[in-house]
Amino acid sequence: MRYAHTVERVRAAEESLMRRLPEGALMQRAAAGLAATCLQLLAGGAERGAGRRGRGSRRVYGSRVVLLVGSGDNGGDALFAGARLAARGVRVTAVLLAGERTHAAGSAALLGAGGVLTQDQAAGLAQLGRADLVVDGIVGIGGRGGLRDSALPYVRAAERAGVPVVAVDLPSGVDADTGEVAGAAVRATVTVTFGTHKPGLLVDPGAQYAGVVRLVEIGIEPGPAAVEALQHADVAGLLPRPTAESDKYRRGVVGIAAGSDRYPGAAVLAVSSALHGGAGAVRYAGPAAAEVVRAHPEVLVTQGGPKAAGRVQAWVVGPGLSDGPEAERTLEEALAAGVPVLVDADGLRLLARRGAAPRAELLLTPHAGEAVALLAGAGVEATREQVEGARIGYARRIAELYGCTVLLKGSTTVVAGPDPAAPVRVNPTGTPWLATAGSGDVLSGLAGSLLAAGLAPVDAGSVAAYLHGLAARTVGEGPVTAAEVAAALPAAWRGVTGAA
Ligand SMILES: NC(=O)C1=CN([C@@H]2O[C@H](COP(=O)(O)OP(=O)(O)OC[C@H]3O[C@@H](n4cnc5c(N)ncnc54)[C@H](O)[C@@H]3O)[C@@H](O)[C@H]2O)[C@@H](O)CC1
Ligand SMILES: Nc1ncnc2c1ncn2[C@@H]1O[C@H](COP(=O)(O)OP(=O)(O)O)[C@@H](O)[C@H]1O
Ligand SMILES: [K+]
Repeated sequence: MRYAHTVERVRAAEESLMRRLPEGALMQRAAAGLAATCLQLLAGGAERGAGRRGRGSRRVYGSRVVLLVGSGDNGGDALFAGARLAARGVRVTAVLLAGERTHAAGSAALLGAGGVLTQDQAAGLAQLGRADLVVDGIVGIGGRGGLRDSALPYVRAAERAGVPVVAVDLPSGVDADTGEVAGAAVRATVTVTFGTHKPGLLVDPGAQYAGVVRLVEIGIEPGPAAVEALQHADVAGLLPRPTAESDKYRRGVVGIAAGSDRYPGAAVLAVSSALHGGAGAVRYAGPAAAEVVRAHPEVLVTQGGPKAAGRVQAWVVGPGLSDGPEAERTLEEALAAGVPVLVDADGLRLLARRGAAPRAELLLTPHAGEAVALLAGAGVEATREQVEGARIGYARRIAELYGCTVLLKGSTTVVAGPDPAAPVRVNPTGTPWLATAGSGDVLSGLAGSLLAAGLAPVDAGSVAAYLHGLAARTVGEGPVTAAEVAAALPAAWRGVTGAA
């Protein structure tokens, strides 16, 4: 598992450790890790971005590094790392954005190692135009709001230079706890973060600014995480595995109530991924029964609603359901079945209209637009942009309002359970190629199948998102169809269990 902690926890852990260490020891650990990444990039390491000076293997000695230095300890880290680089023969210029308030010991260390300090804007911009690497030490976990205007010309000049940018702890302008970006932020090639990941590095929009994230251990123990991201081994440990005693019913039966005369394809797609999701059997209830059985002869189908379908261990209700009285009845029957229910797509809009939260154990899988409808159904106004800009907060909010688990889809998929003290899961495997019609139907069939196999809603949702992303990557870099994603699920599954 990869963990991320709030600023509050990081600060408390740092304070507790600093009491036991000589002054400045933590900052030296941070600076050493930061300098190591800079040296690697200067030497033409694997993570080097497409540079303006494509010289292949490069020299560290004599290369030029510009540090953008703000008023706090983030700037201090940059200055001490700069001193280490200068000691290796790098020409280091620190552009001081906060004048007198710059970290004094860091400034002294850089000067002592032969580096240069400047507060002159023209000189700073000129240096940026000749830089081989830029270090963003403007602001770290102490940052509030977006980047200030005074920093903007430097950030823009660094972008124009087209050289690697290394963010210290997190890209300046990204909110450490939420990943929100109010206005401009630094776009990093690599972010060197200290002690633990910060939530804003793992969730968009912040994650898009962070580039490759490297964690430097500094010895802090920050306690319970706010955010966690599954890795291969975690997923392998959660995936259901049949044993000698298994039969199709004990493995779990998933019911799919999806599709309509207008949208039969949604039913076929949800069923196709449910078949690959670990349950022992799939039942289908709804008007697309003929299409479903033609595509998947192994499915038990009924033209009626969930009540007519027979016993299942979990229902998936909503993809392509439409919104007439029949759809309403379908939702109510699934909710009344006394098993976990995944509600997606049209089912979510019906649920939002219904207002009161049902008693069933629920996993809701909205995209941002459906999240807006769910919020409105509970009397909370929000726009799509607001939801996309603050995913963790809105996923938690809907989970709290509806007393259930919420998987918020999109550029970073976030899964929040009803317990506000539990960490939120963010999915690390997503790819924008998944933004294709029907791919949400594939996700809900898969997650429903995992629910039926006995996974808790948070696990079912986050494992499904993980495999869904991997499956899209398995198909290859480039356009994928939802049906191809479903077909690649077994390969993704084997990739995870084989690697563990
Ligand atoms: N506390 C520690 O022991 C350690 C801290 N470390 C570094 O220290 C950083 C935190 O240092 P600080 O608490 O000094 O905070 P920061 O350096 O993140 O920033 C605080 C300063 O920036 C200013 N500021 C706030 N928002 C701003 C904005 N939007 N634009 C421009 N300036 C803004 C504030 O006025 C304040 O002076 C971490 O991110 C990390 O880089 C590391 O050295 C590891 C050890
Ligand atoms: N920019 C993106 N980056 C990564 N994944 C995305 C992006 N946009 C959408 N997705 C994923 O694609 C799927 C789309 O689902 P959904 O919006 O329900 O589409 P549909 O209704 O057509 O099936 C979700 O799994 C979502 O997380
Ligand atoms: K920074």
